[in-house]
Amino acid sequence: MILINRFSHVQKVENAFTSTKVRWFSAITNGASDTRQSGRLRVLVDMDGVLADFEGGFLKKFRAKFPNDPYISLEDRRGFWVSTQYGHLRSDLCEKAISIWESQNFFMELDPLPGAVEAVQQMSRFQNTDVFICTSPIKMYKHCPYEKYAWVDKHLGSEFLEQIILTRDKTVVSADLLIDDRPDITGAESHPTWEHILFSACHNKHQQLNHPIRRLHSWSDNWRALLDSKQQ
Ligand SMILES: O=c1ccn([C@@H]2O[C@H](COP(=O)(O)O)[C@@H](O)[C@H]2O)c(=O)[nH]1
Ligand SMILES: [Mg+2]
Repeated sequence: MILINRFSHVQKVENAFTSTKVRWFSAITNGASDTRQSGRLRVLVDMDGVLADFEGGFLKKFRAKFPNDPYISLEDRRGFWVSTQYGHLRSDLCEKAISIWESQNFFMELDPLPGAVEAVQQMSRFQNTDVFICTSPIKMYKHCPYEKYAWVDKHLGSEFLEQIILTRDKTVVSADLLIDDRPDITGAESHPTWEHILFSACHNKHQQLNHPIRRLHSWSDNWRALLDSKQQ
């Protein structure tokens, strides 16, 4: 009898855990209706190429570390993957490019893009609006995740540390808008809840997209109108 009671207790705990997990999971994956039902707008803002000047920081450090190697100016950048374009320029340059963002202090020392910090701070003060920084860390995790947090603390303040989402799959995060410079954002969820706003960057500004997508050309562009267009 005691054994049976103990077993049923364990079962109850396991069942409670499972149902909590299911609720938590569905809150993450089916959030579109949740965010709209709550009357709040949820905005995800990417970090590299949107808040932090990844391309500029990369080029400066690449040229300093490999002064005798060819490089690609920001004018000539094409395609999201820096490493791919450098690999096409000369095969050994792919690994050399990767070594730059795998180095200590690379992410920490990126400059904010013009107007980015001010825009995110203003956005986060809007009524009924929740802003999250949604960013993909590199797999070499020795420095990058720590430095992304440190960057947010330094430029946006410690209160923003609550608003960071580190994920390599943004499709499973629920929101109304995702402002991101990567043109092809795919993942486990084939129908993400957010509308992707393409943030213009040196690598995507010439790109013709074959699906309808709105752009934000810079932080001087009308990001307020984009948010307004999603308000009920
Ligand atoms: O050639 C490249 C260029 C960038 N990366 C890394 O990809 C992510 C991009 O993150 P987003 O959240 O989509 O901005 C970033 O960690 C870059 O370091 C890369 O691996 N290779
Ligand atoms: Mg990016």
